[in-house]
Amino acid sequence: MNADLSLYLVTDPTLCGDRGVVDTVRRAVDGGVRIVQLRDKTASDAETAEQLLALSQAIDGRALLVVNDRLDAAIAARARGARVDGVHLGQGDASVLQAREALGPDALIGLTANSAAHLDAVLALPAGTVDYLGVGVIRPTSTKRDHPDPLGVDGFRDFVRRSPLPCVAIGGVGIDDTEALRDAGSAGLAVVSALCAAEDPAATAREFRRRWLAGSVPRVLSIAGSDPSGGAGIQADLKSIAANGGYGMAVLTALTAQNTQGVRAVHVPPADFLRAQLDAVSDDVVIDAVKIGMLAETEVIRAVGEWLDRVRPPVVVLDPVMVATSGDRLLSPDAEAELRSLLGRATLVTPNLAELAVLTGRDIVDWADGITAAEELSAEIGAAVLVKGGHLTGDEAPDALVDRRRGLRQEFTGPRIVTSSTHGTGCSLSSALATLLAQGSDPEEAVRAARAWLRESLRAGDGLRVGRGHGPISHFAGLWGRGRSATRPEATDIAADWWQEIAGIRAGIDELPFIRALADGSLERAPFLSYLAQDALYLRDYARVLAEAARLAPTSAEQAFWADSAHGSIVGELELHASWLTPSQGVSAATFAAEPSPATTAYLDHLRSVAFGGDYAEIVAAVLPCFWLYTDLGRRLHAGEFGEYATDPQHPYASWLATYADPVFEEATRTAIEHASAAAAAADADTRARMRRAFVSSSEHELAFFAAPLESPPGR
Ligand SMILES: Nc1ncnc2c1ncn2[C@@H]1O[C@H](COP(=O)(O)OP(=O)(O)O)[C@@H](O)[C@H]1O
Ligand SMILES: Cc1ncc(COP(=O)(O)O)c(N)n1
Ligand SMILES: [Mg+2]
Repeated sequence: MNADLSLYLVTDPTLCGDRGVVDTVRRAVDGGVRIVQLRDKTASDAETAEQLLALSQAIDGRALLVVNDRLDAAIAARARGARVDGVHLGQGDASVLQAREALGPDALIGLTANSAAHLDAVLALPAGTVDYLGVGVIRPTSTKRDHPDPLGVDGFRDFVRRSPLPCVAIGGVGIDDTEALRDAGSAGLAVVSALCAAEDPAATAREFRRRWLAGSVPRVLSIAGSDPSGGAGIQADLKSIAANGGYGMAVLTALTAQNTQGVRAVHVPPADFLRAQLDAVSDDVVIDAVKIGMLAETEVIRAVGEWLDRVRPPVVVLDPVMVATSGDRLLSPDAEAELRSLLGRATLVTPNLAELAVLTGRDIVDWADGITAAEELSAEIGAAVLVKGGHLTGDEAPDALVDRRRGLRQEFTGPRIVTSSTHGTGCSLSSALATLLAQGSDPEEAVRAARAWLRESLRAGDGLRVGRGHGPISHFAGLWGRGRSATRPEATDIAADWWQEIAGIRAGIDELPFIRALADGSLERAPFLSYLAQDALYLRDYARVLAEAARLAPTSAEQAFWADSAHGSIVGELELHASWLTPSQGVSAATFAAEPSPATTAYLDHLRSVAFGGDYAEIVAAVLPCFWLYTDLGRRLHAGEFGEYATDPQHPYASWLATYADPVFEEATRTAIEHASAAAAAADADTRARMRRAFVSSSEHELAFFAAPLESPPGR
């Protein structure tokens, strides 16, 4: 079984204190614990079975339940109707083979391991005997007597590298170990004291989860229908998941033949094939969230329900799709009752007003009716409901989030956006919500963020010009507009933004007589050699500025890259002297010993003053044009954009032109752009503005540098 082991609670009756084990577990699961291990070394088998029964009720399918050591108690509790998912065995406990035999292939079986000998023993077992290893102890701990020497995070990382199975870190794990253990490759954190002895286990679990998930890419599965025109169904879901920072997967319930104007036909593949798709994903991938869309028929709903019961993903957002924006039915009427029975398995249900009316059997004539019905539904199914007001006719487009369990009723509203591009809004919103919830957002935060994203995507929908009916929203409009990150609205997309800003300078370079003459071979030798002499002078000091970038670089990859570039720059200078700036090429002593021209001096003064400021981000922005403009020019010279002759081996400066189009240099340019982009994304607004000025200024100096040889007398 492929379980979510990310936050694993191991109970300790003493540490749970007066609150008791059952209540501690209930609250910890409320906070996001994904798996619970009952561990009580002193209780009898009968007492253990009794506790398992109580825990299985408290957990109520929201997390997995295993028992430490007591295979017989697990079997006894199962016989009495408890939901016990497996056992965790120590090296000395009952054989894992025996446990697998007794509990069946779907059970979760864990084994404690911490040495090379243990790993060898695991490797010798038949595949599929053990699901995960509990590896520790990480730090000295009082909850396990006679524990082995602590592994520490480094020892744990080494063990994980050698382990064929997922490893959960256990033993003295505290909240501040979260990031280090996650980054060391752990499949999860097994926590004892930090949760059992916590004043508020729900809050502590939430904090563990928030830190575990921070910066991670959640794996989000859409179970929905296909819309070949790309605006709704799984196509919309995958785009929404990606736009909100998730990894999208899709299991198809039905194929529709639809476009922006309507649904022409629906094909529902056999339910067995649906089951095969679902199992293929869940047997291999840990699923952080599920979004459910079009379900088409009763059989499909049943198959999805059974799968959810087995896999129990931590987040399930159910969009009870019944009718498309175009008015066509997407759920057969006789399946409505079956759909109602699925609602209880959801974390959040997102009906529009018409769907809510069907689900509650109520007449909904206005927004207030909608909220009342949503509260009724939330109470009935024990989950949160987001009722959507997209189909209202007023100036506002409100949604309301209600959760009767928490007494929550929160309205979100904003001016209605005037657009006909509303195809797939519901699909897109629900998958965005699944992704944001899987990242650890609470429901209110998730709705706020998803709505903000949806609104900017709705505004840009018409611009896509897709179809003649209700067009799609533009899922990536925000990303395309802002550049790198949806969550950093001020970040800059250097490749689009800065490059566009110097479009005039680039056109100016293309027009220069020097560049034209260089391309068509008519450039005289004297200005060419004078250009090279200035280039050599330039490269020597440019290398020093690159070295300064290396000195200040925040990561070793960047440090190595800029140091390499500095080295390459000096090699370039030496090569110029060796192959071009020699008496045999007709270079006079005067040219050879050239002083920097005013253009060279100005460019270098600019670079040196930026370097002197000591701001890494600004330095990388300033050195970028020399990479980028040369690479761009070289590529276009090579492609014949300045005339075919520039690509001719007979060209008098052919060997020089070839250096412009060097693929290694092109690759270096790409990396330089990446490093500058990363620096810009991490910078504050003021630094970003300085970066931009430094970049533009260097580009202007490039233009002047190329212009100089034909403006000032050669050899100066
Ligand atoms: N014209 C609009 N302007 C702003 N938000 C809208 C507009 N149309 C729909 N929405 C929003 O799109 C989401 C989907 O709502 P709705 O259209 O009611 O659902 P469905 O697509 O399932 O029918 C909701 O958040 C709703 O507020
Ligand atoms: C395959 C498929 N699934 C769902 C919808 C609902 O679209 P909306 O998000 O507009 O309610 C659709 N039109 N097609
Ligand atoms: Mg809908």
